[in-house]
Amino acid sequence: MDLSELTAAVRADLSHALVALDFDGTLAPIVPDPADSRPVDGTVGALSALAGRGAQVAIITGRDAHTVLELSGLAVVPGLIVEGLYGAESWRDGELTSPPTPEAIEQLRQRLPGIVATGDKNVWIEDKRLSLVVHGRLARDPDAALAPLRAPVLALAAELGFEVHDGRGVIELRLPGFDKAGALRRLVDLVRPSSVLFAGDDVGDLPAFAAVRSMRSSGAAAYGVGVRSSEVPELADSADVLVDGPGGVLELLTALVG
Ligand SMILES: O=P(O)(O)OC[C@H]1O[C@H](O[C@H]2O[C@H](CO)[C@@H](O)[C@H](O)[C@H]2O)[C@H](O)[C@@H](O)[C@@H]1O
Repeated sequence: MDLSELTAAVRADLSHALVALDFDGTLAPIVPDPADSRPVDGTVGALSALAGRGAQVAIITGRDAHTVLELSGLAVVPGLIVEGLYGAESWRDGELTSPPTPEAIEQLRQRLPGIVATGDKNVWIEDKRLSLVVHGRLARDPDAALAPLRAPVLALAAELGFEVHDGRGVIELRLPGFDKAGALRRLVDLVRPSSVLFAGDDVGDLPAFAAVRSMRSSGAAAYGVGVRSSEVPELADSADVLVDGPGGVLELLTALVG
């Protein structure tokens, strides 16, 4: 399948399409400080136009929903749904549905800095309220800076009941039992779309690409768009088409509106 075939397939019944998109690396370029993430210019307009044509637009992100809305300005997109923290929370029509705060998060907040402090000073912790992320992108070699932390992080996470997942220059300590496949499937159950387009760039998006493949093998019109990156080469085998950067995603979104 190439990009024009995929575009035509979704455009064929755009008013019943589900367009579900990752945020960092997909709508917003990867930057050293997550607080600086912004979608490329034109993204809010393109997604609003898609929603105006009847498509259901959704963001499925590892960020918490409020942070992604603040950074992106996407709350103005009509009918937008945000699945935050890998689907642990959901935002719609200004209402956030969120799981209870895990009791162990306070212990994690107290003990994780002790592990991180033993390594590179450029490694730091992002607090996402219900989960924490160890960031290595500011280090000269992010993978090398994170490598010695992996075993103690895994041990602490196992003790406190969190899951550990790698990401682009990060180690995530997540609430257990959530991933982007589950989030995408819940959206499909809710929206009952005639076609599904999912776009992502990171290791955490791979379960959603697998869900897309599984939906298609069951006969659904489901398509995966990967954002090419040397950091996640396995994306090439998971997505139906690859595009270059958030700019490439925006071109696709613009082409969908026509
Ligand atoms: O599912 P996403 O919307 O892609 O969120 C996944 C993680 O994204 C953020 O980290 C990534 O983007 C940062 C800003 O560009 C970058 O500095 C970092 O190296 C990337 O891994 C975010 O900070 C995490 O909390 C998200 O889980």
